[in-house]
Amino acid sequence: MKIAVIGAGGVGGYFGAKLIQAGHDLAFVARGAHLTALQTQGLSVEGAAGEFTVRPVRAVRDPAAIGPCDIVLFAVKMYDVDAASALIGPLLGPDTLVLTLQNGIDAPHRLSRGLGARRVLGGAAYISAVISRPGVIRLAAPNARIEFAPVEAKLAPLAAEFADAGNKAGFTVDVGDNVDAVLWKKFCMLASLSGVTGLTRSAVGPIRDNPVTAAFLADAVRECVAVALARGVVLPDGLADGIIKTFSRLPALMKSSQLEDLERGRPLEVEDLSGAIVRLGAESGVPTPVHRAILAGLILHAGRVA
Ligand SMILES: NC(=O)C1=CN([C@@H]2O[C@H](COP(=O)(O)OP(=O)(O)OC[C@H]3O[C@@H](n4cnc5c(N)ncnc54)[C@H](OP(=O)(O)O)[C@@H]3O)[C@@H](O)[C@H]2O)C=CC1
Ligand SMILES: CC(C)(CO)C(=O)C(=O)O
Repeated sequence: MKIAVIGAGGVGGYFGAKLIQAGHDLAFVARGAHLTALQTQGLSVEGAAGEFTVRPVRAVRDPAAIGPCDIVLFAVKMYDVDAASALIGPLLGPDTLVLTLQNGIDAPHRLSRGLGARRVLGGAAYISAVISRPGVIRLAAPNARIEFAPVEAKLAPLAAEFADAGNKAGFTVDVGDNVDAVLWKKFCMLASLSGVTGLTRSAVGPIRDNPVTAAFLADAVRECVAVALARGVVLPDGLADGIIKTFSRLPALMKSSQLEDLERGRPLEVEDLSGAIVRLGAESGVPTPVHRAILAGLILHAGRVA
């Protein structure tokens, strides 16, 4: 397939590297020192899934140099979604699909307003990865998965083709039929885990081992699920308990991308995570004291630049 990745970071860089390794025609739209490293040294992956390098790598600043693609993986942080959406135009052909991989719940809906819903797939990425230095992605847990669903009910042939390509390239791709269910299922886990790891400046192990922080984390999950249900999102029965159980299976040293960003002095996505839960809870009449506490504890760091 012909694929472009906008945002060659932890998420876009890892999935992009696996797709290049599998022989797809893939180009990154990147910037800064990371772009220079991709152009001169290629892209290396290290950490939990072993080490490999793809070289040469096609990486550009201007998407016009790539032209129309089958699929665009859209993997910038949430606070960059609007600015980076301006890069998509030159990558569109008549059937091109854009797969969003942000952690929040509104990126596919925001892109649909400009691109038309038929082009947009809303994805949730289950992966733990960062740019450890320019040109290098470090993976903290071995298995990576994308679950996506089309914003419009009908699944385009290219979407099914991408799912097949990902599964053959060495990560898991699952296709759902309800985009909000896909996004909120991950959001209830992620907004809670990233909020509590960020607030406590701790990896997941010590949080789940301490009864005070374990209860706070569990309450964060239940609060988010209550907001989703109040808004009519269809979620699996027992989701909150299921999420809380999955925390016990995570590597003890695993950090959220929000904690990684906090430690690096980078801007935070908290206003689209706990901030969204507080806003939507207020709209729906659901109290959100835990996410309010997380938001209050992180908001002053949200715009930090190292
Ligand atoms: N990292 C993780 O483990 C996970 C992250 N997510 C979610 O995925 C999304 C992406 O996160 P992540 O991969 O961590 O982010 P990163 O910061 O690692 O990567 C994003 C990349 O996009 C680049 N970028 C931003 N705007 C532009 C632009 N206009 N043109 C070119 N490049 C641009 C950034 O450059 P620059 O550094 O210069 O800003 C950066 O290199 C987030 O919503 C996150 O919450 C989901 C699951 C797991
Ligand atoms: C918690 C995790 C690693 C789960 O995929 C994540 O999405 C993030 O840190 O952004």
